[in-house]
Amino acid sequence: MKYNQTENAVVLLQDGTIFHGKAVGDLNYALGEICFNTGMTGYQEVFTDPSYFGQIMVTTNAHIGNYGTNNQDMESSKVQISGLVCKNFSLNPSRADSDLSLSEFISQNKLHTISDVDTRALVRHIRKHGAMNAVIGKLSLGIDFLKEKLSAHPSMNGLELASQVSTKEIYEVAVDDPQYHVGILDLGIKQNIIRELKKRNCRLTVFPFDTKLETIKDYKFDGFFVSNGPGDPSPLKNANEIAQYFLEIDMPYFGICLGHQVLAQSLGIKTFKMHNGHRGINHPVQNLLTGKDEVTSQNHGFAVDRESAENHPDIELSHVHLNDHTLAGIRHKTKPAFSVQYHPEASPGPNDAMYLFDDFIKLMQNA
Ligand SMILES: NC(=O)CC[C@H](N)C(=O)O
Repeated sequence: MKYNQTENAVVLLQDGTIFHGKAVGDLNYALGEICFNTGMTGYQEVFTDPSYFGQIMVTTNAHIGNYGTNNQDMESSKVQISGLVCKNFSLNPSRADSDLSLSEFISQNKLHTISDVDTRALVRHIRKHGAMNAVIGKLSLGIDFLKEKLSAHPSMNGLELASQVSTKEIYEVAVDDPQYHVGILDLGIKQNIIRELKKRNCRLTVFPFDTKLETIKDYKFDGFFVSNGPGDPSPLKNANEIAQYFLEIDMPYFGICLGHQVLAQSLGIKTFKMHNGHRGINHPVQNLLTGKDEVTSQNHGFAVDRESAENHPDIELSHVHLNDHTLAGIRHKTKPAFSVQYHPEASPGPNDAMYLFDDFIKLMQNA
């Protein structure tokens, strides 16, 4: 098993702090905004989730790789995170249907990785000082070289990244017994959203992030979905215009994460960059419409401003995050439109919020 861990490497943060570790495989250097995910499982889905594009991810679980990787657990066609920081690998995956060990997966996907880092200290540092850019790299490249690369790297604040992960062409997804036609604006869609819509007999037409409204208007849909995706929602003017149009014509609308932020923005509600994002698979959320709590999968660094949503005459808050009381979902009072900040499609994570896909189907049935 290839697992070269002999070279010294560093995590260098934008505030100058350095954490030491070992280069894994072919690590050269990689840049991104550093973030941490607290899930104890689901690493492969996270690495391949396009919403993570541009992020260096720290895994808080001390061991990673315990169950290897499997071709069916991809959330997109490739690894999307810019780099990985971890403590230890488990070198002997234990899972009957694992295709590769994590170290093989890392080298096949050329994922820049550093291990043997004191990830607990690193996470405490980021929690205290907030999201910031970082570089991971071999120490032999020199700290000055890494610093120079890091200072030239753009801030996540204001950064448009959907263009880096969205489909380049419009495509169709067929199902055996289509009941609904759903249009999807792909800002970086996860495969499990497509699977969940297919399970509910939706045939899909998926559009690139920059498709002109005029083109989309030529199609007939029963509902419109705006996906998750990376980067800051504020530069997504085209997506806002599309959401506004579907609201105007009373089209059922469902948005997840970035698609939630787009719905809010299209109504004039503000979004903001969080001190630290929510990334993990055990985030408690309360559904304010039913009073029920759900444990959710989350991955976001921006959020919709709760006060700005509360003051909007046409919006009701449907969900709140129970750890910090940030806004987790909204519903339009008079239009068939709703969205959530978290990930009902799970993958990874619990299935408590799958009912939201059924709610979307009901909106289309009633329309
Ligand atoms: N999962 C997502 O869609 C993330 C949305 C957005 N990029 C954020 O970080 O808040």
